[in-house]
Amino acid sequence: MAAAGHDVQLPHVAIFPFMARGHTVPMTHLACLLRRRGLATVTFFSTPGNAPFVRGQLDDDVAVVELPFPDHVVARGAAECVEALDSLFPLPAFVEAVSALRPGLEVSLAAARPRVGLLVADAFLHWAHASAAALGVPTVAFLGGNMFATIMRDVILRDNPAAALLSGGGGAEAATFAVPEFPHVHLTLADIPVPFNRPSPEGPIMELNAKLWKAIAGSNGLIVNTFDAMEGRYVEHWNRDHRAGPRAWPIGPLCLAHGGTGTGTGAVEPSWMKWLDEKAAAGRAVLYVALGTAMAIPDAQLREVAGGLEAAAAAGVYFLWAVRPSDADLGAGFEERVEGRGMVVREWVDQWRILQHGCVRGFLSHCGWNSAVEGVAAGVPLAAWPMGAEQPLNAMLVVDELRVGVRVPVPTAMATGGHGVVGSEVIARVARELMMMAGEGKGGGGGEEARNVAALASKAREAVAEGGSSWKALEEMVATLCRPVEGDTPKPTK
Ligand SMILES: O=c1ccn([C@@H]2O[C@H](COP(=O)(O)OP(=O)(O)O[C@H]3O[C@H](CO)[C@@H](O)[C@H](O)[C@H]3O)[C@@H](O)[C@H]2O)c(=O)[nH]1
Repeated sequence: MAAAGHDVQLPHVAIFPFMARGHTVPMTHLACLLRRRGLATVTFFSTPGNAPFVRGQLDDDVAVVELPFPDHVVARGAAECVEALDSLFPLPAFVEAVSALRPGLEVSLAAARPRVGLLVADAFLHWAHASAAALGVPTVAFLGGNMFATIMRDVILRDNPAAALLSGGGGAEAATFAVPEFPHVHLTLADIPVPFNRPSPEGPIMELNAKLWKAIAGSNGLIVNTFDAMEGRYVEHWNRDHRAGPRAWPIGPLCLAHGGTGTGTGAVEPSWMKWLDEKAAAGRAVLYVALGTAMAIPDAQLREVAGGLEAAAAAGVYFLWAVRPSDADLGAGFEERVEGRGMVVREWVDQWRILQHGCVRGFLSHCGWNSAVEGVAAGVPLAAWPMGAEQPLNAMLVVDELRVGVRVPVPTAMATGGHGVVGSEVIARVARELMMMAGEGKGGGGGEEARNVAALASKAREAVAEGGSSWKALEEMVATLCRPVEGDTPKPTK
């Protein structure tokens, strides 16, 4: 492996994302940021199957090294990214299957010239941290989530609020548990990710969780895609009082690495961009709808979303919906009926670019952490509709603490992992209320959440600008953790 052939005096940072879009996208932003700021030479690892996507996200001066799966794994037809799985239940097995890349990573790291001074590896690739450590390469872990949810996860493991809540008998679903260190935070069973919301959580997800945290604890740092004005108190708490992992480095929002221009802007404008331009020219405000890349949403729920958006459109709301999966059945004639008011896109879009479009004023989101950060960084208030994982905690941060969004009311049984759907009338109401609250522009007009998100977006830009908190954190992280290039003697390898 040879890094892009210039800047040999710079430290060499290698980046290895987990094969899920929500993990890969921010890592590609980090790679571009390190290059654009001249902080490092960067090599980005990818499987061949994910490489075209990765190359489309990266600047040309980031070297991409492909690590193919060994033949026996290919023969088993292994998926190459989380989005290819039917649901998140096989996630632990997928994570283990990906460890077949380990020998390839080790060969590549050992042969790298200049030597790799720092490996930024996703915590899901827990074995990559051990491989790098064995080669004397420091590592920094990337988890994809925020500091708030990370701390809450620790509190939940330590204090087992589920046991306390369920021992109370009736009404446990709605009862709250105050977090000792942060008394303003009240958790309910619905806020606690499955299976942590069970009194004795166990099974493959818990085993995976233990492996991830062992890797993080053994690494030299933890990158968090956040910034001081958003989560400063939680980062401070982690770095001062927590012993569950190494120092956290808040270096976000990483989407701002592209300086507000978006990624992958090709010569031909995509249809959704033209549509947004038309709406802007007509003075319309648009609601952007995207409910995540990793979780399968049942067709019945997607049809309720369609019904809700259709009703909202009839009441004057314009919307752009990036639908997953691409072949989702939204009900006969839906797209024709909303034509002109609503656009449905079934391909990969440049979400960051969409959110920055002047006419996009509201975001109905599952509150995956990247989406939440991107919404904030673009100054777009959110309607938070968590679907699983740590998303309920993200929604708490966005709605209750930062007050930059409103909540989609979800039946408690559904929020705690049970069945049920959010009805179209609820979606229509939230969509209308969000767009009314969003007001006329991104400049800070409209309701409280719209004003708050405009103010926070401006602090996000300050954080990544020269001398800002995230700007300094990234520089300090590289200087502190990265082995310098000079005097670099490679260790002998087998
Ligand atoms: O058509 C699309 C769809 C998505 N994106 C981008 O893909 C990323 C998606 O990330 P995120 O919003 O976090 O959603 P998920 O991929 O669904 O999130 C998974 O990963 C997150 C980060 O770990 C967790 O917070 C979530 O709970 C988990 O489901 C974002 O950068 C989006 O901008 C696009 O650019 N175009």
